[in-house]
Amino acid sequence: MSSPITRVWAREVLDSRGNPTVEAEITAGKDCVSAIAPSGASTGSHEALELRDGDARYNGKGVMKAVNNVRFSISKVIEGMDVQNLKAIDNAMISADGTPNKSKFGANATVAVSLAVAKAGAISKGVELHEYLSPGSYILPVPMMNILNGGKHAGSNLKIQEFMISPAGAATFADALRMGAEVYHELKSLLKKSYGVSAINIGDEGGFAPALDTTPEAMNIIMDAIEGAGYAPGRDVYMAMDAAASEFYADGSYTLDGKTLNAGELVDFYADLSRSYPLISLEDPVMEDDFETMTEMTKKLGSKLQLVGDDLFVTNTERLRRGIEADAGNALLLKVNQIGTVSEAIEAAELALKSNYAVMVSHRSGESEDTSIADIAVALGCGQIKTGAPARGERTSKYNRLLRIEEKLGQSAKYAGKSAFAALK
Ligand SMILES: C=C(OP(=O)(O)O)C(=O)O
Ligand SMILES: [Mg+2]
Repeated sequence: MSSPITRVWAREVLDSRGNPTVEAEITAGKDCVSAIAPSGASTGSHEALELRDGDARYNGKGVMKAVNNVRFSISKVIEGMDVQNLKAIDNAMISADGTPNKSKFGANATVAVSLAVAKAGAISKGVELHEYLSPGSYILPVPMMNILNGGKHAGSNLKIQEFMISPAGAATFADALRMGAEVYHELKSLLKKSYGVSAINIGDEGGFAPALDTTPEAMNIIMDAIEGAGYAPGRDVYMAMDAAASEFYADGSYTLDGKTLNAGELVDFYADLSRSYPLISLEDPVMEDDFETMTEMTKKLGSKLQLVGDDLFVTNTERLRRGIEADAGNALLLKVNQIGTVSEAIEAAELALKSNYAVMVSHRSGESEDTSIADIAVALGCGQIKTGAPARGERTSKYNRLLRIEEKLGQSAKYAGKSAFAALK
């Protein structure tokens, strides 16, 4: 039974960094459903545009223009459409925007609306969001938990942005989350013991942000934390990184750990790390436009290391297709707000999966209580999600949502575990 959208509204709310963001609200039938746009800090330059006001409010970070675009422009386009027809609604927004990067409405406007429409469609059908997005078999993803923050998400000299743990050896999602939390607490006490109380200050994604200087220092203490919590690195718990390398790249070279490296030397640096640590996944190892080095690196390391394109692919099928044709990387990071609608993000995921690329669904460093990405990861069955540390509400909201989904699925719940990385040797 069709259920027309009767009202589209939006407001400015705060994200986890205290910056304003867009909350959209969709009314269809008796239900009124909202969703909140996330926001990145180390954004790729090819992402869809996040519209900010540039005036004095919130130091120029206001989003009232995007909010008003939802209230007075997008509403005119989609009111009256069937809330269960997500693709048609997304397409209507895309064509009314008419720009290649959503710069008319703002991707923060379109993504909030698209997520709210998806949720409202599920509610109008009386099903959960993951069931609504996919009728298939549901897989609980391996949580890639960012427990030590560097780069733009912290204030230290550490250039690598995210040091993650991946409890792929767990039997269930609930076990994986508990194991991750145990390692997180062990890391907290080790950091405090080794570097003092300031080392347990936290970064944007809830991981610790100690004043460490080098990558191996961070990796070593995480290894100690995994073992200290009683787990075997490389069997129970693996390591993963997001280098976000565009952030330490300038004029043809990369500056990290007190060294200046060219692209080839940087690849050697990563190869050494992957020999010394149980590293399973590495995101944005090189700057966002260097498809060539990504191809070489995939040839060299891609059989044992998942190489993920975030700023490289920006959840954009055109850039992903270019990567697939060049064998650049072997995994897509999926961020719905990078492209601006749920339908386009799902299209990117489908292209990746059918091309034997893995998919990791991802939060942004600026987040909210919105849990949509947990359901999207389960619906895609891609087996991986990164949504920060196992601490802080805007991150645990997603992990806790996954706990509830797993419990509700009962016997039919499947945890991806090591099969998420089955393509690796
Ligand atoms: C989550 C990330 O950070 P941001 O949201 O700042 O881009 C990332 O780079 O993967
Ligand atoms: Mg990234």
